[in-house]
Amino acid sequence: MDVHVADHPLIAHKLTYLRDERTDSPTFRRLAEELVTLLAYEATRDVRVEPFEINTPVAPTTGIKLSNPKPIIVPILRAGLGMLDGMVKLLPSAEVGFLGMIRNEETLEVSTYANRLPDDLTGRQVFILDPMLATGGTLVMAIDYLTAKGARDITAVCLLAAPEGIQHLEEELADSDIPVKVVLGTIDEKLNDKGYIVPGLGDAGDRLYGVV
Ligand SMILES: O=P(O)(O)OC[C@H]1O[C@H](OP(=O)(O)OP(=O)(O)O)[C@H](O)[C@@H]1O
Ligand SMILES: O=c1cc[nH]c(=O)[nH]1
Ligand SMILES: [Mg+2]
Repeated sequence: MDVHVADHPLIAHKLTYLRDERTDSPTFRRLAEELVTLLAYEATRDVRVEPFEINTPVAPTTGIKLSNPKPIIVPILRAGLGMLDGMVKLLPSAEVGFLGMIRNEETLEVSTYANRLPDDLTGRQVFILDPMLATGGTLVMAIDYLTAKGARDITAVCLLAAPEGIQHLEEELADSDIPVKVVLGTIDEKLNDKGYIVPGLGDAGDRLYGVV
């Protein structure tokens, strides 16, 4: 597993306001969108492209375009939806699939309640979006789900991660030959006894969309 932690003052600045409990939902949504756009720069470093010929007003030249099949972006509902627009802005021709997953607040076990994805992901580059990598249970299950459909090129983009979640993911993927890349805004200190990231930002879904 390849873990990349963003090291950029603009990302740290925006994360600070995202974390602040005084930040309201509209501002939180805007910051999540801006942050994913910055992280997408690293996440898409290996996006597949192919050359094609164009003419500038001055001369012919060779440019590049995204190869087919196009990448697929998979936000993990709910909170991952808050990152979708920012990612789609950078990859407008990508397809979008959806995975709805929820963590039981007491047991921290994850269950899948919705999915809308192609049956076959063979040969597709997949970008998973989820702001929080806490215990890692959700991301492990999402990666299992996508690899069962044939995905072999997976990048996860998360705003905050706990060291425990990264370790869990590393252990789960240790015997796998699937090259998963994880791009993170930052790594926080730890998880608390309720499975929340510390200092974190609270419940990302609730802060984006309200408490349900
Ligand atoms: O790493 P984990 O311990 O699995 O936790 C991370 C998950 O928890 C949150 O989702 P939540 O279950 O709160 O659903 P929501 O997005 O609908 O609020 C978050 O968006 C991740 O999907
Ligand atoms: O801190 C956390 C952990 C999991 N999910 C969240 O939304 N926040
Ligand atoms: Mg939540």
